[in-house]
Amino acid sequence: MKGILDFIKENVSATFAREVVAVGHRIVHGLDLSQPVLLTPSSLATIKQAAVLAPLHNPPGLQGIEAATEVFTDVPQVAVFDTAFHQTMPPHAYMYGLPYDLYEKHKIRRYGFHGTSHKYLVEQAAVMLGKPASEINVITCHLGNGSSVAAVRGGQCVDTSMGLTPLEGLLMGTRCGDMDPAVVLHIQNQCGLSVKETDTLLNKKSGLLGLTGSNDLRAVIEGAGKGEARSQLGLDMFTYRVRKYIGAYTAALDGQVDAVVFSAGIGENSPFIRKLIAEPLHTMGMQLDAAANDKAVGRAGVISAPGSRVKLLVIPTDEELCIAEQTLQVVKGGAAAATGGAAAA
Ligand SMILES: Nc1ncnc2c1ncn2[C@@H]1O[C@H](COP(=O)(O)OP(=O)(O)O)[C@@H](O)[C@H]1O
Ligand SMILES: CC(=O)OP(=O)(O)O
Ligand SMILES: [Mg+2]
Repeated sequence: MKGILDFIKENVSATFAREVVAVGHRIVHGLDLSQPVLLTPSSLATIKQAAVLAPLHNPPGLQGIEAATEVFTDVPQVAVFDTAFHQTMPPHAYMYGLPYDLYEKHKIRRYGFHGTSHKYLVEQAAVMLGKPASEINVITCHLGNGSSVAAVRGGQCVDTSMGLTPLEGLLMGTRCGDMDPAVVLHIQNQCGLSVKETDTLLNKKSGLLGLTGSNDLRAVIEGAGKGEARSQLGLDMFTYRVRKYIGAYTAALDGQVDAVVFSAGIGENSPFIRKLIAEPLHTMGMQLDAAANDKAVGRAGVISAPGSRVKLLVIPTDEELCIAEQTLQVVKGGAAAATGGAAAA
């Protein structure tokens, strides 16, 4: 909290602070709350309650709210949730195969995250494809420290790889992603781990970190290049899972995919990883253009060959811009908002 406070105080000039009309916060989990809301004691209580389901994200999010409230005393604070874009998932995608009671009484279901990013990627993909978002089917791959894939039909999310929490799905920097739930029971029984210890193991000590010793994919790539077997395994697992989800979501979209989008730290910056993911998919109509792929680093680009049935796109995400826009919409009571003017914390 002190760190965030100091950062704001050091980096926000008094002149800028006077011009701020609202502060938007990225909040990963809000349980039932998914549309952007003004922060009130009641919405704050829900975000606190949801912290157990997003242990890596909601606590720092709450610290950001506390710090921003202290600095920007008189402006509205708005929460924009990662889950919003995924609300259109049908029940067959968001339900778990558990007793129905758990859904009714405890809201145990898949929520999905990185929604602000996936929504932005769909909107930008529509521009690049020259069609309205409502007419495109895309698979968006947000590949960063946390990674997720979304299947989008006619501009709306129909499935995504993260679930009740941001632990499900792809192999991530420090998170395990998909696995047999019995593994949890087994390690608790065999290794005597408590619930809290298991939570730490799965969220903070697993994924690339647990397998290779580093959560930074750049270090993993370097290690694999030097012939380190564990790094090669981490690299193979990371790229294999992304490919598996692209295959699964192609099926979820009945084989009708206009584009696959790569984004976030890894997706935007690593032609090498995109190549490992996309090259084997050429038989699914996804043909990578090696030269275009190498050029699209940190900027948008079409990286598929001209004849490719499915376009492959690189799009730098911009969650902060989307949060600022949605924050303005909330404070202006839903009026269409221009960009700028709100600070996204
Ligand atoms: N050139 C690159 N090659 C491979 N991985 C990269 C490259 N640049 C950044 N990354 C990866 O991107 C990750 C950070 O992605 P980012 O989207 O910023 O993460 P966060 O989820 O923290 O917002 C880093 O952990 C790093 O592994
Ligand atoms: C939800 C999530 O995984 O977010 P991040 O990528 O910022 O860790
Ligand atoms: Mg990020």
